[in-house]
Amino acid sequence: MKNEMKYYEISRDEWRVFHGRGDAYTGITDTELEQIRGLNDRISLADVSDIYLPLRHLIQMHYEQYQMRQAEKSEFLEIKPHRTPFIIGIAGSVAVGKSTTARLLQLLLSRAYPDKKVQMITTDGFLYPTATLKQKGILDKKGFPESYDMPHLIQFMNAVKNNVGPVKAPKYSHQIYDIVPDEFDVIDDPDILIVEGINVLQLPSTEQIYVSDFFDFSIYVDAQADLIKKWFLERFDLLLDLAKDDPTNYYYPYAISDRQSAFKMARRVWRDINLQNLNEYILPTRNRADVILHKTKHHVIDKVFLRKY
Ligand SMILES: Nc1ncnc2c1ncn2[C@@H]1O[C@H](COP(=O)(O)OP(=O)(O)O)[C@@H](O)[C@H]1O
Ligand SMILES: CC(C)(COP(=O)(O)O)[C@@H](O)C(=O)NCCC(=O)O
Repeated sequence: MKNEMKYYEISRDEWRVFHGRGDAYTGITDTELEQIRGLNDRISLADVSDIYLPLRHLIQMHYEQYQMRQAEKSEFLEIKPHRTPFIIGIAGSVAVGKSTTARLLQLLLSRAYPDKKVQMITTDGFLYPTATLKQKGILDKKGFPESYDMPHLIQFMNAVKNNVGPVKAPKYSHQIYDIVPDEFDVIDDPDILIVEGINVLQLPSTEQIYVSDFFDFSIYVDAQADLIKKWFLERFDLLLDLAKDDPTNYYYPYAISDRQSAFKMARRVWRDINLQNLNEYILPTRNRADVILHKTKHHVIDKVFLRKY
């Protein structure tokens, strides 16, 4: 294990043994494995046991300490104990695998705590709708800090953390490449909430309070830009396949035209939008995460960085 300034650098082989002891932490059942396969049949089950089970163990430790601290605070203030959701943030580039990681963690945590409610949202839903981006002249800045309705996102986080009742999160669809009108995810009194998005560790200058102020644990999914570009293009290919029979799909015109020119457009989008966003606004947030999951080829995680303090 390397001992860098702010993080322990832990190789996969070292990390895989940290899955903890005791019933709550051990192994993974066949049902769990089946559910994970259903979620993404390309996800490596070796990653689940070598990487995600120790990660779950670490999160469980933090969660349990968090609950104790909250109870002590109520005791100190002589108020009735009340539940406040434990919030996990997941950051990283477009197409690095944040939502796949988030869904997997949601499943693993639900299994560890069958009596608890574990919910998940993506901050994509807080992008301004395409019409507003056009109005503001920033359609080619989608994903950049100015393309998000940050006051709305902060208001949402505040409402969830204060347990004010059901809170609506707007929904984004890659299929229509826009916010879905009148559709929401309802976050209702979760014990654990996972918030995934490229911007979750950013410190926008327009806000007094940051999304990350609400986090009790944070993860950054990391990889070399060239690999992420490859995953972005693979996902683009998949999106075209899904679009080819659906004229309402944003990708339909690309899906029915020549793939070579569609890919040329996608490579341009990567270079001019997503890569720039990664370098200017996403990568600089990496060192705020509690844990950095470092991926190599085929999404295999080779190293984990754990923040020391
Ligand atoms: N662990 C993994 N194994 C295999 N494929 C993965 C893995 N994680 C993500 N992918 C694939 O990589 C692409 C990007 O992942 P996604 O979760 O959509 O990224 P993000 O939410 O960061 O944009 C998708 O096509 C997804 O299926
Ligand atoms: C909606 C997004 C900002 C968020 O990305 P995600 O990490 O969910 O893939 C991104 O997918 C996006 O649309 N970027 C703009 C350029 C493009 O990829 O089309």
